[in-house]
Amino acid sequence: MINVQDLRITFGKGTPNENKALQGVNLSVAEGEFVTVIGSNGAGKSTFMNCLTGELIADSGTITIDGKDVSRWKAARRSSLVSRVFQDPLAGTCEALTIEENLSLAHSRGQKRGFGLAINNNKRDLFRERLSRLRLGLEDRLADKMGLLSGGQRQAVSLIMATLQPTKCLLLDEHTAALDPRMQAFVLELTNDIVKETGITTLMITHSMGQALQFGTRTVMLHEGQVVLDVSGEERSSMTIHDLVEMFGKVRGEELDSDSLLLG
Ligand SMILES: Nc1ncnc2c1ncn2[C@@H]1O[C@H](COP(=O)(O)OP(=O)(O)OP(=O)(O)O)[C@@H](O)[C@H]1O
Repeated sequence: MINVQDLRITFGKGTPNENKALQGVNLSVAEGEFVTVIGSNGAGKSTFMNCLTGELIADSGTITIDGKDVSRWKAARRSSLVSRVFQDPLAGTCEALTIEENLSLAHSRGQKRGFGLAINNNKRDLFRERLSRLRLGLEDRLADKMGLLSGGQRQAVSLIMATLQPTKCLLLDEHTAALDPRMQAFVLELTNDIVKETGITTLMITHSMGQALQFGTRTVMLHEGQVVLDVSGEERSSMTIHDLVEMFGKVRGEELDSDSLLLG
């Protein structure tokens, strides 16, 4: 489903701040796989996701999604293939619009501009049905402004929005990091349910090694702009957090403590 070959990007080329953020990322993700992505601060995780969504165009390398070479496609063109939920609950939704208007915009993704906010009863029924699955009572608050919702409620709605239209891949960029532990658990379970139900190919960045092993079917680790670890199957299912830290240390030839990886 996703095939990334030798992806490279350097920020501030030729300046004293030159930063080789991606240094040859190679990754193939099969349809329906749920990959958790870990790595220390600055490893290149968000940059990699930005390249997948088209918010950044890599200097070199190729990205194929669903058999299409999207390497040079802008974000808008990729939007029917890729949807994303950000870390910041404010980033993916518009707080000045109502819940149903936000959902309506997500529903019209990939369609002509201008039709996004048009809402009819069919759409409203669909939105109510999707929201009711959250069991947060939001199906009765369609006309409330998005800005009234808590961070966790917004992330839950963002997940519904990301999967409202058929899409090929779901990219989750630390989407529970800003939430309290209870809401974090709720949004992660919701994520798991949606991924299972839709079978959507998913990449989830997390700073929690616990979440990285608990969720998904495969874990990859980025370090200094490269994939340095890739575990799945039995190897992964029998793995503990401690094993994962140790493997990372081995790959890097470094002694690492839990602080450097922000374990959770
Ligand atoms: N637009 C940009 N301009 C310049 N440098 C950037 C830009 N975006 C990212 N970087 C740098 O690229 C490197 C990789 O950043 P990135 O945000 O991808 O890391 P990350 O693995 O997501 O880290 P974190 O876990 O801290 O979010 C960092 O050194 C960062 O400062």
